[in-house]
Amino acid sequence: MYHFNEITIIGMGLIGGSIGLALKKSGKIKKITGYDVSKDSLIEAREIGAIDCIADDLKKAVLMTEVIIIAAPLGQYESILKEISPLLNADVIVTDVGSVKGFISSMFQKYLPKNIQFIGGHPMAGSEKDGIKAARSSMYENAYYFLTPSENTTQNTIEKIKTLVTEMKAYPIIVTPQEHDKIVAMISHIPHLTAAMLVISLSLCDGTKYLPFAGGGFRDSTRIASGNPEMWKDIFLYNKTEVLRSIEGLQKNLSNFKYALYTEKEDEILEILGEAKRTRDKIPGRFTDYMPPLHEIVIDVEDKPGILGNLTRILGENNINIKDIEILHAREGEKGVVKIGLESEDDRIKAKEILKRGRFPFTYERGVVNNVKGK
Ligand SMILES: NC(=O)C1=CN([C@@H]2O[C@H](COP(=O)(O)OP(=O)(O)OC[C@H]3O[C@@H](n4cnc5c(N)ncnc54)[C@H](O)[C@@H]3O)[C@@H](O)[C@H]2O)C=CC1
Ligand SMILES: O=C(O)C(=O)Cc1ccc(O)cc1
Repeated sequence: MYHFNEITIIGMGLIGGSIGLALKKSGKIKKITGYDVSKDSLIEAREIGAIDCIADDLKKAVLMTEVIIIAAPLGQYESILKEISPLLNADVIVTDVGSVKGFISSMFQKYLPKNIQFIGGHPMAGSEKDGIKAARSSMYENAYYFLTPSENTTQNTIEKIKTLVTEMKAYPIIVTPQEHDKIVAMISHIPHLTAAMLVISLSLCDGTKYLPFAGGGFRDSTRIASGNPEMWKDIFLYNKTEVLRSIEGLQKNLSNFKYALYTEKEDEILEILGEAKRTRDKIPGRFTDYMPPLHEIVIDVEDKPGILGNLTRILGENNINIKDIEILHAREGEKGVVKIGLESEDDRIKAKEILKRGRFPFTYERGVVNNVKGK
């Protein structure tokens, strides 16, 4: 396995900061240099241990480094690439974390010298928050991390960056920039758009005054609408073609539902809602071969303070590592359901016994998630 000694991160915000923290935690990278237009972000990044050194300018940032990770807003790429291109060492690898890949690939091709290796990257984890203060070392644990090689990217570069991603505890997935943009339009960009539309629809009928009544459903469906508008504006514009295509699909589905409701076609309404439920229930089922299968248990818990802490502490004390956790519903005064994904069948049996015999009698088994057995 190849390990880098020195890397540089340009943009020390949520994502750049989290990558720095994750890589420092891995202990595999000797020196991480950070550059940002905000001096305060750089100082904070060094204080929390996301970087070892601050570069005062882009020139110092890209000298003597093995990998450059661009983690700045998409709208800043052009000026950054223009400035760093003449300064790069021949053996450096350039990558990034941008949420759109087709346009990045063209921009890399346009500005970087032909002998420079580059590979696009996009960690599929983040938050509606931004800035270094929201950075977390655990951000990429068990997250998918898309890598989009270009025609000129060598296998050696791909393997090296895959190792770097693995050191962040994420799962590298290789796709073309075009496939990437199609996928994220459906699973990230359209969900953001619908969340934003749900929220602003309230103002259409003077409904914002009812916001205090918003329960779990509204909150779950709209959390991402709190994301940085500047970042999302860039994402929509740079992935315009795929987002427009997905909007058409969404409009078609809405029209179908509207018609079924207007004509009171119960079967069609049921079929649409049933199909949605069947598909949603597969999450976080790992029905691809990308990730190792998880072994699930489901626990009915009282909805009261500290209950999750107790549950995870008991598993931790028994050396059982939680790979995935989902709260299926939690309403005041009622039971909540927690679904936990474990690494092995042994862990599942052990966890079930310990919890059932102890403070969580309502613990049930589920099958291996990516196996039809799972129920
Ligand atoms: N926010 C999220 O959940 C995710 C974001 N991304 C991508 O990550 C990138 C960064 O996003 P965040 O970290 O969320 O944003 P952020 O706003 O938290 O951080 C961006 C940082 O870049 C700095 N910056 C701005 N212009 C710069 C320039 N010219 N040179 C150097 N630094 C500059 C800013 O001062 C800021 O510290 C974006 O391209 C976004 O598409 C990818 C996955 C998830
Ligand atoms: O907050 C969330 O759940 C997100 O999905 C964050 C996110 C935002 C942008 C991306 O390109 C990837 C992930």
